[in-house]
Amino acid sequence: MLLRTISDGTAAETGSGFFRALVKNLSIALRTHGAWVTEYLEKTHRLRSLAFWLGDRYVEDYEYAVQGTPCEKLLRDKTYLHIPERVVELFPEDPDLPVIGAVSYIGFPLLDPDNRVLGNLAIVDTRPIPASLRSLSLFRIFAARATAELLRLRAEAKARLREAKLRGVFDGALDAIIELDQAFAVTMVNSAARKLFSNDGNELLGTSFTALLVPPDRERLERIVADLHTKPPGSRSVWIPEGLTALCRQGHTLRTEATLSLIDSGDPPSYVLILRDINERVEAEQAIARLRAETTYLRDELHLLSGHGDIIGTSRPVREALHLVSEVAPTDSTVLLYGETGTGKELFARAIHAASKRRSRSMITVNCAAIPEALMESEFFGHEKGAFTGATQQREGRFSLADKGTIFLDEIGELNLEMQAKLLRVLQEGEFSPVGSSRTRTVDVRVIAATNRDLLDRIEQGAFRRDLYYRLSVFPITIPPLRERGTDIDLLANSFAASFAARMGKRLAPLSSDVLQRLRAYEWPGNVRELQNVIERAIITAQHGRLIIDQALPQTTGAPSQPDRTTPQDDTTGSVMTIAQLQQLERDNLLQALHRCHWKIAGEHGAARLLGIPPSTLQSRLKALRIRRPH
Ligand SMILES: Nc1ncnc2c1ncn2[C@@H]1O[C@H](COP(=O)(O)OP(=O)(O)OP(=O)(O)O)[C@@H](O)[C@H]1O
Repeated sequence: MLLRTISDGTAAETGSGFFRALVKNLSIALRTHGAWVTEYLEKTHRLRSLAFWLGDRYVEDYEYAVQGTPCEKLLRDKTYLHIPERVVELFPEDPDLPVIGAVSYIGFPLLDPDNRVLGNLAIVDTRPIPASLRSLSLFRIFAARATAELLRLRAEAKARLREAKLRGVFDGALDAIIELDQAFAVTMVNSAARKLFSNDGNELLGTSFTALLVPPDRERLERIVADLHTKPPGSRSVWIPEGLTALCRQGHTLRTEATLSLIDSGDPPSYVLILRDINERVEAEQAIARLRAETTYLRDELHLLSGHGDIIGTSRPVREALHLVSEVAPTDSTVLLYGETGTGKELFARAIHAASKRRSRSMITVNCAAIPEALMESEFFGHEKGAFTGATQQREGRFSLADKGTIFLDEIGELNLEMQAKLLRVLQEGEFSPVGSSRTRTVDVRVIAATNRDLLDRIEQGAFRRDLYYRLSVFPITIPPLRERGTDIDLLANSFAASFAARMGKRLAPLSSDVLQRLRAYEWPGNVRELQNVIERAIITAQHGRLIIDQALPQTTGAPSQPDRTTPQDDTTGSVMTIAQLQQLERDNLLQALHRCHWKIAGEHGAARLLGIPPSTLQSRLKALRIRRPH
């Protein structure tokens, strides 16, 4: 009956509830004055009560030194202790026994499986307790039960501590750690994962992780998981070096390096995915590559730019064109510049870029007529390493270089139909794929195109796409030819003369009205560039600060005249060639080099190498001499 009373009284309890019920029921059932269960604190050699029943109530927070008490003997002997009477006399150093009015004592040590003391279970009474087998066996039973509960509590505390430590490591990790169930639903995330997905975590829990990936990576992950299951237990972990691209809020994508592990010790098994954000690293690498390519490009362009000052001209057609420039520049609209060769289309394109909000970024020029067809796509869109023979390095294309800036597509009318289709895609969707890559790249580029051809004519001939034409001619501006600019010729000629003279260190009188008259009378098929060349030649041959304009002006209004090769060059008399003859000689020489190199300009077998000049210099000479590849 006693056993049942105590058992029933404690059955429903665990932890401190159990200990309280135990001491109370034990004390009541055995009709003793008090009962307590304690935990031994080894460091301080004290006992702390887990529950203490005395008289008719609990004593809270009771702790006492072991020394001098009956419990000391109990702990030392590791066996039960029965003091039937006169306990105060036997343990005079125990301060509490007289206070309680104790006469007798029974205690049982609580021992763990290794026989180490965990605490004790004891009763005291104000009357003698005779030896009774019955209460001893009862005691033994409940001491064992108290021991089990104490051990359970300690294991629980240890597990809690370990979990807290793991949580600390889990949440303190810089990498995002995500636990997934068998169906790949998220079951747990650490704070780095919440940060990575800019999510408070609750929304992530239960969602399918594959839905958080870009579609190509979903299938890839499935293959990786299938592969993981074929690995032997103990090495079911894979590093995914090419990473996974996750979809975040607001449609942002996030590139990560990933490690996936299969945890098959649990039932059911689960996965742990560790992700490291490499967006910043990839972006920095791309920025470095872009800046490096931009630097090389700008270095090549530098000398071409040196001649570009402000647009000179006050004539009505120039003012009208400049007015249109000021209107369109601040917008992001595509501009199509029409104008004969050498009218200053590139200069106008630069003026538009310089007055636009993109001016802090580069304007990248592509001369569609000067790039060999085979290299055109790579030049426009870049290529991956190994995309074709000779592609030993990954290379950024002009469109990537122009990202957030402007691209100037000069001589757009010369673009072949295949490239026209690719260009159309960039204009329509803002994206392209580098040669040899399946990934699309997105760019934000403002396009300015220029042509000296009648594009509608080209459309009729089937050489130009109508849809591309309409995409390009959003805002057309016609640059007037020099012959329509009236007195602009005087302004331009004087400005060019002054700058050439300064560059050559010559002193020069202002251009005479006679010279200006002659210049105005000329037809200028090559427009401003030709005027520039004429003035440059005239400055070279200037005598006593005066220009000899007749010698500098081409003899006919077409292509420069053929030099008279029959005239013998008499070295001894020191006879000289005319500038026109010299120019023709240069033309012939360049053409010969180009033929020999199959019109390849740059590179090992290019004409520039053959001529011993940089490719950019050759390009500008070809432009100046109006040499084009025959169709
Ligand atoms: N209004 C101008 N004021 C000053 N210089 C000018 C002007 N127009 C053209 N130039 C100069 O004439 C030269 C030719 O100009 P640019 O290269 O811009 O012409 P283009 O129309 O693009 O030629 P192409 O059709 O051959 O590509 C450049 O050196 C440029 O600086």
